[in-house]
Amino acid sequence: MTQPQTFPDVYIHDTLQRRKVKFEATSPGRVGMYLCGPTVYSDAHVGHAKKEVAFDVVRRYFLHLGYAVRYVSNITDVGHLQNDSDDGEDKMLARARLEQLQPMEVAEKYFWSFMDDMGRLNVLRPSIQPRATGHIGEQIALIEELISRGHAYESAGSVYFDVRSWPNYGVLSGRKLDDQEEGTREEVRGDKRDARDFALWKNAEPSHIMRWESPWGQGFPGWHIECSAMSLKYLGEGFDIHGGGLDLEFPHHEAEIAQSEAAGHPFARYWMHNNMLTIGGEKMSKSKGNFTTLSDLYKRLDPMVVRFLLVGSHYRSITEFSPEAFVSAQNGYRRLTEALNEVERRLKAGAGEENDAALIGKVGTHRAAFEKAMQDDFNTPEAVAALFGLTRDVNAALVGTVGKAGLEAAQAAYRELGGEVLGLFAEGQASGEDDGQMLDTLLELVLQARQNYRLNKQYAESDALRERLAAVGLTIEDTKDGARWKK
Ligand SMILES: Nc1ncnc2c1ncn2[C@@H]1O[C@H](COP(=O)(O)OP(=O)(O)OP(=O)(O)O)[C@@H](O)[C@H]1O
Ligand SMILES: [Zn+2]
Repeated sequence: MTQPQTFPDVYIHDTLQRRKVKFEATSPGRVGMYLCGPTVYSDAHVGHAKKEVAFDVVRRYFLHLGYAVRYVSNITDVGHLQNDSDDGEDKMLARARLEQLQPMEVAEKYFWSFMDDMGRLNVLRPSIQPRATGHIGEQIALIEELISRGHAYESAGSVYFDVRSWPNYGVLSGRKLDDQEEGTREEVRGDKRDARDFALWKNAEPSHIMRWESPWGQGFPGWHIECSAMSLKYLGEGFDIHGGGLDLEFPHHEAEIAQSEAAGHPFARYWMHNNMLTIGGEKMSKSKGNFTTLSDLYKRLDPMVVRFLLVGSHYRSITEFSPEAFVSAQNGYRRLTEALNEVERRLKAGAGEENDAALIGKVGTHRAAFEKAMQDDFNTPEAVAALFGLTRDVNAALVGTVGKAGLEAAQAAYRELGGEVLGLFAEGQASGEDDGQMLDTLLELVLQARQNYRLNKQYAESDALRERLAAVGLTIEDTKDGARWKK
């Protein structure tokens, strides 16, 4: 009989319960995650990268533990209005006007630039990446359920969620309806019954070109409803983890919970929020204009250094974006990759049998520290500290003689923990592959030079080249097909 697979305990800081709780998967061995994705109307900035990397690491860690993960992250291409609430122009339309493009051209352009930027950061592609405009039917169906249960009402071709009908509204953010009334008393505008009611569907003005048929006339969905409709469609009721930026906790996530549960669909069981990337202490944001796009940053910095900087602070901590932080990330990243490269170079060169028990023991200790950190609410700074601990011991061992077993243990730790879990070594990077290729090219050139000497009968120069290569362990063999080198 096969034993059911067991998984180590993972503790998650759940925003809903406001504490760390033990993660229990809804179906054994499987994790369903939903992450609020980008509104694709402009280039991604470093703040977006903090969020994407934070949840990519969560996903990668579950994969590392042996879970099957379904990772759904949406693309908002309609309904996100400029002031994040229920009025202002649609962000997509405003951009379309500015760039003289169709809204769907804007969506396409910035969707792909987002994918490229995140790909270079080694963020895994979502299992499903649903677009709001592709799920209008699902959103309308959910709104109809809300109306029939008395939690939403139609008014002048728009539909609003009735917050007064749902006492649980505020459960995530801890905001009480009456406090909100005090704090945000505003005129009840136009067609809403209460200023805090939020739009599920908006009637389209004649000039609004993104419009769909609905039971309430032509219009477009509100921003919040897409995430409920699409997460429930692809992950099912009571799915495991919902993530997003802390700035989305209210009203976006509060609205997602209310409209899903009021429609009779139990929603996400754990809520995770990443903190903000700041610049001069202020949130980096498109609307504030204080942003650096990833594509600009990559002109100056290796994307892996950007990723290293991001995992160097905890997802629930603020990350300050500063030149000093990048210099230190660059140095730290180099320390790891240099050690890994040296380990892999020696393995390639062919290491023998040695007594590596001490090094292997230390690698085990650092591995355990890494796992412990990750199981404690994905504590990546401590996990990185474990990799530095590993590097210290590996470097000390590399000064002497290390055998194959010791090198392989170190390599596996770097590749699995730094590479697969933290995503720090993109393909071909720090693998020694690049170095290997460069070495091949250089040796080709050297062989050619030697061949030229021989053709010119400059045998002394040709022999000198061979001797210098021999001194670093590279032998030139003259075969009938020409010269070859071997290590
Ligand atoms: N500085 C930041 N740090 C961390 N996460 C961020 C940051 N800025 C945006 N995000 C996250 O990225 C996602 C998309 O955000 P959004 O498109 O609203 O970006 P934005 O720059 O804040 O735009 P705007 O200023 O127009 O609201 C959200 O989940 C949000 O929490
Ligand atoms: Zn969302």
